[in-house]
Amino acid sequence: MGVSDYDFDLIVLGSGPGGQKAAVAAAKLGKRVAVVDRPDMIGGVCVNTGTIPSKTLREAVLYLTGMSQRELYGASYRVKQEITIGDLMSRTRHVVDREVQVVKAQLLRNHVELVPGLGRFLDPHTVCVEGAHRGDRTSITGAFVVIATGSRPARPAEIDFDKERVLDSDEVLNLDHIPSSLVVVGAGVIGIEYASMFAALGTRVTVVEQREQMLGFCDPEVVESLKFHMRDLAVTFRFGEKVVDVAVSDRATVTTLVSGKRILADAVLYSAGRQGMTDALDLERAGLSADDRGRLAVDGDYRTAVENIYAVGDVIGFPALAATSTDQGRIAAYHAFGEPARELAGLQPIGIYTVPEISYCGATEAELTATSVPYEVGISRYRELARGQIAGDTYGMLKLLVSTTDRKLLGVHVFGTGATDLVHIGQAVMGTGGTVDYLVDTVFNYPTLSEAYKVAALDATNKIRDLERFS
Ligand SMILES: Cc1cc2nc3c(=O)[nH]c(=O)nc-3n(C[C@H](O)[C@H](O)[C@H](O)COP(=O)(O)OP(=O)(O)OC[C@H]3O[C@@H](n4cnc5c(N)ncnc54)[C@H](O)[C@@H]3O)c2cc1C
Ligand SMILES: NC(=O)c1ccc[n+]([C@@H]2O[C@H](COP(=O)([O-])OP(=O)(O)OC[C@H]3O[C@@H](n4cnc5c(N)ncnc54)[C@H](O)[C@@H]3O)[C@@H](O)[C@H]2O)c1
Repeated sequence: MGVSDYDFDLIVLGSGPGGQKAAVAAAKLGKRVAVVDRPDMIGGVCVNTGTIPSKTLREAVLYLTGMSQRELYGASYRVKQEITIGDLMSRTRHVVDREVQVVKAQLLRNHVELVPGLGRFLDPHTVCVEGAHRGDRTSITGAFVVIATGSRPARPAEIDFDKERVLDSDEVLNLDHIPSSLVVVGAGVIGIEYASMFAALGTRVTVVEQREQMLGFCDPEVVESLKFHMRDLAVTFRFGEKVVDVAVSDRATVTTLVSGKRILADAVLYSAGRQGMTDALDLERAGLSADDRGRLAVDGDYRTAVENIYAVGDVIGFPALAATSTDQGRIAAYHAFGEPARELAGLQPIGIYTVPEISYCGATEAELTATSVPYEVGISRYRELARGQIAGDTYGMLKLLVSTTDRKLLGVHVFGTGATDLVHIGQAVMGTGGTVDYLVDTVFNYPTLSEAYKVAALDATNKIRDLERFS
């Protein structure tokens, strides 16, 4: 069959970040593209239940609680005394609705056909789409298929999720009140982000994590600072503890841990990992299979074991970020249609929207130490920056890791206001092979938080000079 004999050049399953960008990239190359998804999920988990609602909720929490202004106006400062779930959700709904419109408009103006429903394979080139109504079914064919069906919260079979008190991270957005106490099971990124948001709202939060630590891939100093701040907001951490049972009454929950501890709380939020959305895809008809967490294996170009089928986003597992899924989608489409593409895979930033936020890019101290790469540390504290004082952020810090052999920037770690944006300055310097001297020699706007780069760069170069003079 020639390419033009198919209904479409590309069929994309899923309209999350990976699917959208695969579709738009192919459309920009003049290809005929269809995107299959449920009408109420346009934009994917990212827009509807994941990234966008959680980040908007955080913004609403920061604004309404006046958290970031308390350094300036006192510990009792609040924008609103009684914050209701309605206050939080109205902002979230507004942003989600707008984002859905943006996604739809982008797809439609690129002449991408939206096919409503869920797709499953009939063969490697044919997808059957089941619509919302029984018997509402169409089959479409495509030269290439991109699977971008994402993930859903993993739910342990022994736990009774009831949509009211025992919730997963999708359902937390449907809470009808702000719980006075909350157990968060799993201290991954989702768990810690929600734990810090509820703590900022005044909820007494207990985090239960089976590992001995949290966010083990981040800089330990930064994680320590975050734990200190969260404890200050009355968060209790139970590391090295596993949940065995959650009992529910109409008024409360009791979470039992393997150690025998019992924790009484208004509600329980499970954030214990995610599962790839592949079980309804009839993968075997396409000649594919998923692993036990529903994930698909791909090569460096995001191609699966079947030549015309690609997979991107959460369905292929780590790093499972909206940030990375978009590039994966674009690269998969470019590869399918012979368009050159590359990605700077080694320089992917991590941004964690806790209160306060964390971000890093490049190497950690532990990685450099393990691989015997000599480096010097340069630190800047926000409280010594005029902008830090103006913004009322006295705890933030930026840390640079600089090679002592060639002065190249090896890593940047930021904790505090604007961390997830600031990190990109360091990323750009690293991506272009820049040295710490660029940051020393460059003039930064004053007063800004970006100035932290200059202060940290000077700190690192002063230390390097002292060492060189000694030798
Ligand atoms: C609470 C939370 C917070 C997050 N915060 C961040 C963050 O701050 N930054 C960040 O970068 N990432 C964040 N993420 C991760 C990010 O949301 C995901 O990595 C990203 O959404 C994955 O994109 P995707 O392309 O795989 O598709 P998804 O967004 O997962 O969407 C998949 C889509 O596929 C559709 N689908 C499923 N099966 C089928 C089928 N058979 N046929 C057709 N369509 C189908 C679904 O309906 C869905 O719309 C967060 C996730 C969660 C849950
Ligand atoms: N800011 C961001 O970039 C962002 C935000 C949210 C989510 N995400 C993405 O979403 C993905 C999923 O996040 P997640 O936090 O659900 O998963 P995760 O797998 O990262 O973390 C789950 C945690 O739960 C723990 N756990 C599992 N079962 C447990 C039990 N019974 N008792 C105690 N602890 C238990 C695990 O040890 C693990 O630390 C992440 O991989 C991340 O990429 C990213």
